[in-house]
Amino acid sequence: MRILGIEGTAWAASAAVYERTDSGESVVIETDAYEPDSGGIHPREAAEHMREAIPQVVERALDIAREQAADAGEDPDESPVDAVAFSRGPGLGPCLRIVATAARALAQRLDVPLVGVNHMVAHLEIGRHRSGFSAPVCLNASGANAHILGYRNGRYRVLGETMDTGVGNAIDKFTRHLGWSHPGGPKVEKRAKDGEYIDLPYVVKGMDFSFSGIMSAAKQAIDDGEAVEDVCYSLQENIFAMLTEVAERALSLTDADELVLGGGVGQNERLREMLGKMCDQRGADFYAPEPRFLRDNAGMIAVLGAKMYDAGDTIPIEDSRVRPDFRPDEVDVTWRSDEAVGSWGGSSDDGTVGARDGAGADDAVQGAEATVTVEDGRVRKERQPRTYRHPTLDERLRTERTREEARLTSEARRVGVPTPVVHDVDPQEGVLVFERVGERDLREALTLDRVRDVGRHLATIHDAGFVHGDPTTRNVRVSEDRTHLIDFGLGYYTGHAEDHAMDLHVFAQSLAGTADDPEALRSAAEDAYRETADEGGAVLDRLREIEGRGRYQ
Ligand SMILES: C[C@@H](O)[C@H](NC(=O)OP(=O)(O)OC[C@H]1O[C@@H](n2cnc3c(N)ncnc32)[C@H](O)[C@@H]1O)C(=O)O
Ligand SMILES: Nc1ncnc2c1ncn2[C@@H]1O[C@H](COP(=O)(O)OP(=O)(O)OP(=O)(O)O)[C@@H](O)[C@H]1O
Ligand SMILES: [Fe+2]
Repeated sequence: MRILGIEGTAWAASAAVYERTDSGESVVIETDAYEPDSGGIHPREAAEHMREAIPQVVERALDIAREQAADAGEDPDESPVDAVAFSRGPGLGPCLRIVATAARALAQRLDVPLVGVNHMVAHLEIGRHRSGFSAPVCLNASGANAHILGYRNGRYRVLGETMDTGVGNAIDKFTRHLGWSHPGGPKVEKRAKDGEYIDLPYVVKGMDFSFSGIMSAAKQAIDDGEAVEDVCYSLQENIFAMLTEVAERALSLTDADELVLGGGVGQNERLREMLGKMCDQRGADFYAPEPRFLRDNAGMIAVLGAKMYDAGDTIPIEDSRVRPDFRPDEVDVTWRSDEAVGSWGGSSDDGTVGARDGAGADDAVQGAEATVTVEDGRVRKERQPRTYRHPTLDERLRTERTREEARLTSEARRVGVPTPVVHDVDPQEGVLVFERVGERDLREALTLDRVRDVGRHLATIHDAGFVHGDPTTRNVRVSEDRTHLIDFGLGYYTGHAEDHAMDLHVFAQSLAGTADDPEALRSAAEDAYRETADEGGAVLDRLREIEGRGRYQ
């Protein structure tokens, strides 16, 4: 079987041939990169580049396919490929349209089916394909995107993502401030080698994150005369630690023990080192494809195209319009349909709880960032050092979060939200001792009444001037008659509707990740929130805005 793939979402005019025979498989990639003279990627110039380069790379790939067909003794009058796969989106509209036009023309000329591939799903599938992992969590770190995905019920679910720009674009904007040419990522990596650590913002909300604060601070640091290598070094340390932390949270939430990396920023050695260390520390397997499959390339389009073709997932020409905002969670994953429904959550059907149920018995529970042990009705929570992070950053995060967790857990109790009593706190050691509350985690026992409680509790703390920061279904403990909030380590004081809405967004995402029918639960939580919070209506409006935000900037 042979598939021709075409990629051209932004900078890479690329075509590739994926061949699978009885003796194995091969991928040959032909790429012509667009390099802007100055500034970042210009959509018009990029499209101009596609117009010239796509026909050439496609012809080169076709020649390769013809040679392979001849070597295999196939009829030269037959098409040398079984299908043409192309990147449908996300990406720059003008570029996508040129690629799609070329793909349609080629499919018609060769009289073979057309396959429309989601570029972001291709970024993650190439890692799954090459690693042979069955059910990994996937971190896509590319120019225009940054998200963490897990597979459940026939779709890739976005467990967390950037709330503003993609990770590569954030770095590229910083290097434009320095007057460096595009792309900036590799240059920052080089300069970072001689740098020392300086303090910069670090923003993680549940499994979401944002780069705007750290990027402005990095530019400001340059303007204030900090050494360029120190800023580059610290920028990498913080940004990649944020991505690694959310990847760890996603592994913990989904009980997965495999992680794959995708996207152009994945070429960065420091990012790969951090992810590798994190996985080592928690006993998970990590895989990053080789660089030619990380940066934009048609090889990944051809490989996923082949899986989709095998599954009969082809599209008629008239339905092949491009989709500049195509999200990975909109794709029906037809090529994994033979797999089990896909579950995560660690509970068995009868409601009994597995090893990860939480602090039910006298044993240790490994959370996303801490180890929790129960003794005599008390819970000891210890944030151990994370070796992937810079020691200064690691200490700062552990101390700050431990201190905030103690403070906000007590503050929430004072305003009437059930939380554990804090018996002891040692921020330096990252240790807290709490009262043990609830019988199980909410994710094991989701009901409408309980999610309503969560909606009301969030409204109450918001009205008291702070947010939880990570209200997932694992951070709520339930018993017959009570719903407790725990784990306030990412909380902070704020009166902004945006921050309040983010709490609701994190909760909704975790419902989508842990419940089979999240919609009813989600509306129940939102209704209860609206009725209770002073500014409930305004916060829910903001939530809708956050959810609708185009993130491909
Ligand atoms: C929609 C699509 O067009 C887009 N593609 C894209 O962004 O190209 P990609 O090849 O995946 O990533 C390019 C980004 O990857 C960064 N990059 C490349 N090498 C890097 C390195 N060694 N360290 C950090 N960043 C690096 C570049 O600075 C640039 O921002 C996407 O996947 O989001
Ligand atoms: N006070 C408590 N009473 C009962 N169980 C608790 C308590 N604190 C923590 N646990 C249990 O331990 C688990 C991990 O705790 P916690 O969420 O605070 O740690 P974490 O490492 O931040 O985990 P995550 O980020 O996955 O939420 C919880 O899901 C819960 O089951
Ligand atoms: Fe990409």
